[in-house]
Amino acid sequence: LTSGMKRKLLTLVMINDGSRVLLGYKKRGFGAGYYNGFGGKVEPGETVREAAQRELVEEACISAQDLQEAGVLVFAFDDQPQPWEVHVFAASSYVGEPAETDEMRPVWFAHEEVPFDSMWADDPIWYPYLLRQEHFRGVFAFQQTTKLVWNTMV
Ligand SMILES: Nc1nc(SCCc2ccccc2)c2[nH]cnc2n1
Repeated sequence: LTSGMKRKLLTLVMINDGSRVLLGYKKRGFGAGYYNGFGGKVEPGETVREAAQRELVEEACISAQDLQEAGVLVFAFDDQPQPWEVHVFAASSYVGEPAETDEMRPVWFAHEEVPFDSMWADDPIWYPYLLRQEHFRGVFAFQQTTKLVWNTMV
């Protein structure tokens, strides 16, 4: 968790139109069965921002126009040596129409109806900052990949 450690870079894009947030129901792979923003790994040779844009197109068939850095989340899993460093972006406008892909089914939720019981356990901790458009930074430790055991918003 210390700053010196090598971290796995990932992205997460949250589409927030001010009263609703667009989430994807993950149909397979990591986090299947959860609602989440759109994202994934940063590939060699691309910037974090380019990766965020790419994943949004691949997973929801839309392209964000005003991608803003919303926060950074560090996740330590007890069964993985490398912590994950997830760069979270927010956008309020996009080109195209959200469409279902084999990975994700896009669903709009009102801010007060975000389905936290079908999301990662850390999400209720940082979503309030996201929805208030305040930059956030948090560190979270998980055991057996899904049990949140410790966290701090720094
Ligand atoms: N909200 C949220 N997201 C993630 S992973 C996001 C990045 C990702 C990774 C792999 C595929 C697609 C997207 C989390 N991990 C632990 N808590 C978490 N909370």
